[in-house]
Amino acid sequence: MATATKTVSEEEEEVTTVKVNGSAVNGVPPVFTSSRELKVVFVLGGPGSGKGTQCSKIVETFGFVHLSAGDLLRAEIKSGNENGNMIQNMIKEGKIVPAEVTVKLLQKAMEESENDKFLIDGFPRNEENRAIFESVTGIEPQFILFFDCPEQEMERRLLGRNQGRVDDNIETIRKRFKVFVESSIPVVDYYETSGKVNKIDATKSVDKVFDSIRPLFDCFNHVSSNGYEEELTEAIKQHNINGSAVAITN
Ligand SMILES: Nc1ncnc2c1ncn2[C@@H]1O[C@H](COP(=O)(O)OP(=O)(O)OP(=O)(O)O)[C@@H](O)[C@H]1O
Ligand SMILES: O=c1ccn([C@@H]2O[C@H](COP(=O)(O)O)[C@@H](O)[C@H]2O)c(=O)[nH]1
Repeated sequence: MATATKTVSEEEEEVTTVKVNGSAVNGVPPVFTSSRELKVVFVLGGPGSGKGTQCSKIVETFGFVHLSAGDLLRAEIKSGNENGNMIQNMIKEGKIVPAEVTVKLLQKAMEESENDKFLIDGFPRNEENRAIFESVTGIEPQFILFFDCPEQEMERRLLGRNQGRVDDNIETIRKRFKVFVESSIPVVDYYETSGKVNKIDATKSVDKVFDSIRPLFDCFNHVSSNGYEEELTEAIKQHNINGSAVAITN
């Protein structure tokens, strides 16, 4: 009689050869147990630029799952996990937590979700984050949303946020700005070379910012006969023609 039990070699094969989006990195298959075609958008921008606020609106309108790397790390502290103290200290200092920790949390959240569309907010924070995420998951982002906002405005927003965060004080905020310019902007520059960055003027009102983002996500809801990829490429082209071609200034 046939049984549902897998042999060890079958299980090994499943874990090591099932690939997200079908790509091996440097000849090493991604270690990811999902065979779904996952669509990921990275949401980047300085601290307080409004990433989380807009992610909530995108979730409501376009059915994405919002994965905030910062929220996952804060949940890890609360869970009493052995890494909790290390993470807490890094966040207090505005430093970037080692990539393996954050990538593992993101990977677990994606695997546990039944959705296939994810907004990854506040990640990758540096080149190490980017490289390890890509090699572990095999996922290339559909595009990058980059929230452009002057430090003065971000500082004003963070000091008014009132969520009791240990890093929303002026001393840590200044450190977070420095880390953002030195480590996170290079990631945006990297994706700019492949035309994946969509710069958003984040100084406008919440609704106006959302209006400028909306066309980039429409293709995920209604796929034309050309297919969603062509529709997305056209939306990105239009976004850039409308005056938002990326020119990152520090
Ligand atoms: N367009 C906007 N205009 C004015 N205030 C805003 C705007 N967008 C967000 N805010 C406010 O600014 C604060 C920071 O916003 P939010 O938490 O979305 O930023 P974030 O980029 O996710 O920050 P962090 O990276 O620190 O998590 C919040 O209090 C939010 O209500
Ligand atoms: O990928 C990440 C994301 C976040 N961190 C740390 O968390 C804080 C807060 O992040 P928010 O995105 O503002 O919620 C950040 O300053 C880092 O210390 C991280 O290390 N890696």
